[in-house]
Amino acid sequence: MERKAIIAKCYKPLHPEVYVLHDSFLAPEFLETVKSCTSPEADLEDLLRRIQSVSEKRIYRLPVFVSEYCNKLVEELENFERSEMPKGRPNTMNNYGVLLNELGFDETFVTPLRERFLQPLTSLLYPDCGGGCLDSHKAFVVKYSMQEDLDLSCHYDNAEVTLNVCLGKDFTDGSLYFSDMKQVPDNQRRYTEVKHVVTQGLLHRGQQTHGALPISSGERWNLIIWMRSAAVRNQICPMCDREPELVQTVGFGDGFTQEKAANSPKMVEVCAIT
Ligand SMILES: O=C(O)CCC(=O)C(=O)O
Ligand SMILES: [Fe+2]
Repeated sequence: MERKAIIAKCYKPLHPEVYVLHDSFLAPEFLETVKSCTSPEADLEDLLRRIQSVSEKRIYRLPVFVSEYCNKLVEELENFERSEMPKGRPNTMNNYGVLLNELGFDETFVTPLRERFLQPLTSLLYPDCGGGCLDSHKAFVVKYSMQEDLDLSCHYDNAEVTLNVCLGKDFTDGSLYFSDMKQVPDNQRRYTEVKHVVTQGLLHRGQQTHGALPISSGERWNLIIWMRSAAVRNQICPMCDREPELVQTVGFGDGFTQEKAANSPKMVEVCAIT
């Protein structure tokens, strides 16, 4: 919160417009797909004709942004990196990149993107994992370069559903690899490699184990949105598989709420391992 307050007061954005979601940032095919998912006749079959299924693991590829937006967003984040502002790091695994909440992207960009554009898709794709009742997120941009992080080891996300969009810049290698749901023992896991395509996103379940292979040249910047459903995680913490013990916090925290104790009417099944 302290960093966020300092940034709000002292940081001068290079491209202030990138902070406020506008339809023109989004790929026309993405807008079309979202529109079809919000119609009363929307169904999974129709959605699956519009997006690419990259494996039987329920991982999907879809165009998300136009390239002009990706370029501007990366320029904005580079400008922030060069500034003297205090910087938090995306998560315990990525040492380089930016926490978008600290820069003020949540209210005007990530929340509307999640609510208006992503949830119509995730409700059809992942209803069993809280895809229809996502109510918070943690969003960040990860950066890989030859002098910084090169790769990311295998992990699962603190998320019910994750969107990972490649923003650029130029790079070689650095593909993602996906294995099974985290409940599958290590020695039985099978891996699928998935290439990044600039402007395109991958949707996957947070509990699907995955990692990133090393880049071998250039710089890779990806926007990651860990989307969360309190109705799912209030029952069982996706990180430790135990009943959560909550402490009060500000903002989204880790996406839990206190409703569960009162037998939340929003109870949903937690992810299956298929
Ligand atoms: O490097 C990537 O694109 C994946 C990052 C990721 O999986 C994560 O931050 O959770
Ligand atoms: Fe991840």
